[in-house]
Amino acid sequence: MTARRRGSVWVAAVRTPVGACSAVLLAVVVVLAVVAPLVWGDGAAAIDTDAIGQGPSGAHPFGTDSLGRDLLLRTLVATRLSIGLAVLATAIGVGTGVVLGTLPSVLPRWAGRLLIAAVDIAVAFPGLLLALFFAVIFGVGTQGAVLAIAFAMAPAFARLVQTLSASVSGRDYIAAARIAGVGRLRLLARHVLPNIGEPLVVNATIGAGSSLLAFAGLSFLGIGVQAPDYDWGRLLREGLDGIYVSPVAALAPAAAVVLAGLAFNLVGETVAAVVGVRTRATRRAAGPLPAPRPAPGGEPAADAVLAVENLQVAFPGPGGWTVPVRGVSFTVRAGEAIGVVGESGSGKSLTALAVSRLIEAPGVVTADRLEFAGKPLASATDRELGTALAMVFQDPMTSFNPARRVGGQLAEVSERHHGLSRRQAFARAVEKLTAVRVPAAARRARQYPHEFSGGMRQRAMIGMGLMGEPKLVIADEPTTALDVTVQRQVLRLLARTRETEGAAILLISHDIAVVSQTCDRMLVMYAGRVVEDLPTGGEARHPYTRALLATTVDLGTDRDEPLEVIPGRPPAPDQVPPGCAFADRCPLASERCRTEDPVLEPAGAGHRVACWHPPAGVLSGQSHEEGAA
Ligand SMILES: Nc1ncnc2c1ncn2[C@@H]1O[C@H](COP(=O)(O)OP(=O)(O)OP(=O)(O)O)[C@@H](O)[C@H]1O
Repeated sequence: MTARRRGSVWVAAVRTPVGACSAVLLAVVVVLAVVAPLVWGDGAAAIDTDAIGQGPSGAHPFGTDSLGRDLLLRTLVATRLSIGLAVLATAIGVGTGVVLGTLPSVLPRWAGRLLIAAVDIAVAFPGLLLALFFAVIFGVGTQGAVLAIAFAMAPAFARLVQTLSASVSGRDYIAAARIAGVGRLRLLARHVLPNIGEPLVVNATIGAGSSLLAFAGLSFLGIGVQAPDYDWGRLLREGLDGIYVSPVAALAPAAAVVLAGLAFNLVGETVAAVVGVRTRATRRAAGPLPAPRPAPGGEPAADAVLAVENLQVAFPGPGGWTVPVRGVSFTVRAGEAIGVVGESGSGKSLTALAVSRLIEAPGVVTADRLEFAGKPLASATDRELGTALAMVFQDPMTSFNPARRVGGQLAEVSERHHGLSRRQAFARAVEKLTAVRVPAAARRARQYPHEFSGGMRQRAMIGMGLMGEPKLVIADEPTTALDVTVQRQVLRLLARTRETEGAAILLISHDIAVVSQTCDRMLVMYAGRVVEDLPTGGEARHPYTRALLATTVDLGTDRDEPLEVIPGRPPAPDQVPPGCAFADRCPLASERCRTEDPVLEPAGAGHRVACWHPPAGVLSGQSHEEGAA
């Protein structure tokens, strides 16, 4: 994120009610801490024997103390010491916590474990009890209180750092750095700490509010700041001594503690909001959504399960909107199997996610028509979607909850949507696992996802889709992670689901051979657009489809000939050229292709193509492999 963008996010956060309150309170506290001792320092120290222990008056709005000193001025002047000590204690506490939390990853294993155990024990003690314990160790006084509060808060921060580090240490970039031989310390400093910085800052800000209260508590108990210095805790104690004579004497320091504590906590909330809603603010900053190009309308077929017209998926970015899906139109009819092919990044998965209502904010989905089972998708209830639309993802390990048994996860669909009892739903889950050929289904249903093989998990995922009455199964690269034999089983299972359940299939794959074997029609996507929609056995007209078909390798490919490749790369979604996105890689491209984007137009029965110069000559949309089979 650029500095300018970061700045605009903060401005947006400060405009919210919580952000505005926190900014005002923090500004007041900081200004008072800097200015009050300079302006009112002498007045607050001035002893007036004629005004000892007075109640509120025009001259002394909060009264005076036992030496006739003005309590309002003393409260204002005490801001610097109270805030300064709280911030210092927090800084030491957070620093110690970060060191304690990160040491286990650089120490030898046994020492690290010992440290973790010590931190765990320390966390179990109440913070104030620890502070009192350390106050006794470090001695009564300001220095002792700072160290006591700092060390009392350190274990909680150490624990937080350990948890946050553990959450990032499993990421691929950490593994990659490890494999590249990056040392532990460097790994920590370069890869772990920068990635846990934001939540740490948020917690530290909120922690400053707590240490302010803790400091006031220690001073109130007489083991914090000592005379002649004074902070809000000491003023509170003195005020409380005379509470029956002048009740307002305790009010000024009490209000100051509450307001400053509130300021810290609200600042923490605002920082958390900025960290959390950065994307929403980015969306506002990205400006209005780009208008999709008008698409030729027309009513979808009467038996259409899914009707998509001019679908656009956009994401806000630092330089404006990125539109990885740019006006996709297609129809899936009841029981039909359609394959979506295209190179990586062509928008296949986003199209599938958009039609399953799975694009999350800040992503924005728009369409002239997006209907599922004859109804606008936006108005379909969760129950309708949950039972009529099944999703099969590439990696079923991430689609199943690893902590729950497979049968229970399948049964949940029927418990929620069909109102079945737990026992009935489980019986149905076993039945569906049997239907998808999971051996010993009753036993397997009681196992966890990690106890299943990859192919079995994928079949169980299809079984989960069958728990409802699926009208459409969307399978996004369902066989990519599987070996060829298991791949065939899964494809056969999808085909059987189509036969037995009458479900339509939308199969996304980068493998044109897989699509040819399974589907009736094939949508070819390039740079966020459908460039050709053709029957799988039909003649490919778009140069891109022809190039894709030509690159297909199978057992019949002549190994003496060099493999076909498509030169160049597809454009990134934010760098799509004005004309045909394929023009730069197309041998037939003309000047028109570089300036005018071709529209997807009918090119025969059940065939549409978006090309200004569709080549003639037969190149079957059936893969070589299928042709050979
Ligand atoms: N959340 C996102 N924010 C911004 N861009 C995104 C987001 N998700 C995907 N994209 C971009 O959208 C483009 C299309 O992504 P998509 O996953 O649909 O491609 P795909 O055709 O399914 O590719 P693959 O075969 O690799 O899965 C990619 O360039 C990707 O970087």
